[in-house]
Amino acid sequence: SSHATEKCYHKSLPDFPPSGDNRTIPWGQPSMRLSNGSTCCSSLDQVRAGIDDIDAQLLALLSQRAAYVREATRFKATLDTVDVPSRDQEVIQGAEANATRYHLPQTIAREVFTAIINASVPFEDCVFNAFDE
Ligand SMILES: C=C(O[C@@H]1C=C(C(=O)O)C=C[C@H]1O)C(=O)O
Repeated sequence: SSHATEKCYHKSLPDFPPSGDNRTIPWGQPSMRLSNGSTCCSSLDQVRAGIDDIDAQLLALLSQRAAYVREATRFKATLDTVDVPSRDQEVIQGAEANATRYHLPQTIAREVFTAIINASVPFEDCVFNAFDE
């Protein structure tokens, strides 16, 4: 790609010499296209309002995902078989592999899905242990 920041979207981030820049802000040009057709952003407050809105959507989606994880527990006979490492790797590697088509940095996909799995397995252990006839 021609855009300079594209190198930050691949699974291995490039090595740069540490920047000693002290820039006049805002530098560069707003480069984010919103769904209403306008270009974002013109202040850090505007950026953070957008992030807060996305984070609320992420919480709602993570709640739905956790409900599926809780259901999955019903199909596990023993605590030892709650964690399925092969499936964990499939989820994490799948997220990294599909990141590019969403223009999501592969580093973010990998680290976030690793965190989701690392939180979901103990949650599922808890669900297994909490069950009483
Ligand atoms: C949900 C499951 O249980 C566990 C949790 C997973 C997840 O959060 O995606 C994946 C595999 C298992 O370690 C499953 O077996 O699919």
